[in-house]
Amino acid sequence: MGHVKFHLGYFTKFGATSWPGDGKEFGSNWIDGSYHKELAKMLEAAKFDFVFFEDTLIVGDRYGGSMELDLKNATLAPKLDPIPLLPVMAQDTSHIGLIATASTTFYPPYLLARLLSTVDSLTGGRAGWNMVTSSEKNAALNFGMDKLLPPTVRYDIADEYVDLVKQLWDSWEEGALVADPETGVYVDHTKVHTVDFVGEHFRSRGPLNTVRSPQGYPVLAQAGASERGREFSSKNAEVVLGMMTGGVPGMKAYRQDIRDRAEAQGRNPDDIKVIFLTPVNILPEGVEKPEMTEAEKQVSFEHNIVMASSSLDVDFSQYDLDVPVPQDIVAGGHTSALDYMKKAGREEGKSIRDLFSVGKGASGMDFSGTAQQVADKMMAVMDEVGGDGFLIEGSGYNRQLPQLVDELVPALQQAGAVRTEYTGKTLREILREF
Ligand SMILES: Cc1cc2nc3c(=O)[nH]c(=O)nc-3n(C[C@H](O)[C@H](O)[C@H](O)COP(=O)(O)O)c2cc1C
Repeated sequence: MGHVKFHLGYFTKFGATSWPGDGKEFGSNWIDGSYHKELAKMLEAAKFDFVFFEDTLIVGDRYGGSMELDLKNATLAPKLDPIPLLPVMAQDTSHIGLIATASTTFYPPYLLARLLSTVDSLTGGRAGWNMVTSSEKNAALNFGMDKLLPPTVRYDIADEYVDLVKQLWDSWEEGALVADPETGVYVDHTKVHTVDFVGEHFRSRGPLNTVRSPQGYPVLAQAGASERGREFSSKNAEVVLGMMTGGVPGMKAYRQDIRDRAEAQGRNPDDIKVIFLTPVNILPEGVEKPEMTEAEKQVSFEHNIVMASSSLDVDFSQYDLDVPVPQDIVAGGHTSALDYMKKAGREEGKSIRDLFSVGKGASGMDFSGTAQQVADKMMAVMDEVGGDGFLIEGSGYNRQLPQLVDELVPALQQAGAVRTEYTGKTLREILREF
């Protein structure tokens, strides 16, 4: 039986992805971009659709009011801006897509539209933008705000923001750049227009002062599972990231919901790819997944509690970490994640430490085993869900790269589940191949 054909992305950050380590491993040399240049070549050779960079704008100190755990483990910081890295990664590659995160809450829309148009030109039409509204209070403080606005308001603003940046990208029609030596005209001024945008939150006259980029717009990506987040992504996004915590039924329902909402907005649901974030753990034949050591559990605990304290806006140091999750914790940030934690405390007696001592990027689905076993599991899940692919958790998993590109991907290719070549040239074309 044939398998559903699906897309592969690689999830990472412009940060220290091989820490903790000995400082000499692949990935240690990241600050000058050399690691990511190599990474792009490796992933392109394996025919990945895209590399995806998450990003945040803070040094985390929400846990106990100290930056120590964040900086010690290189969890949220240090992180360099991924947008200038994309053209660097494009230099020695020709097809792999390059998606970076930027926040609608902090970037002025005109500047971001111009920057992403520039990057789309520099990468030959391979750029993508992960549209986030940001969830950390510290980020607000960095931009002179006392706090973030409520999530639904941030999404309302983001909707208007996306409307504006699209108009700015369209302010240059296709074919405006003529460079005609006969007439002496470089740009046909009748094909460049002001946008005269007047919204509730933004105003911009336009046009952009760039040229129209190869894709016109970068590919738009988004993750956000709340009701308002889904409305936003089904209206605007072409790549929607999902979590696998609900297992196959949850994944299937999430994808169908996004597709239904997109259709209701007059879009072709096949133009949206729902891609699920997952770690993989590829082991030699006959080797069981090793139990985490106490030291590994401690690293995971420190990593996860720094991440969660910032994104949920809770100082977990105020609570007893070793009793069932207290039911009176109040979050400034994502409430659904906190509800999940409280439920695990109530129903399973889990403590905060239990919940945070699991591996980085644990997803609820166990993709571990030999490359062939992992490939079989991934294909079985996709066959059931119906598409559209996996975003393989790369940060902290550099040690898995050789097995990933030399064993797992070939096993998927052999079964006809993932691409063996690129037909399209731009990222949008590549995503729409199937
Ligand atoms: C796979 C994935 C990647 C994400 N990457 C980022 C990121 O790089 N930066 C960021 O600020 N938020 C990121 N987020 C958070 C989302 O943008 C969003 O704020 C969050 O999922 C909560 O959305 P919701 O309230 O609609 O559920 C990511 C979420 C997921 C699931």
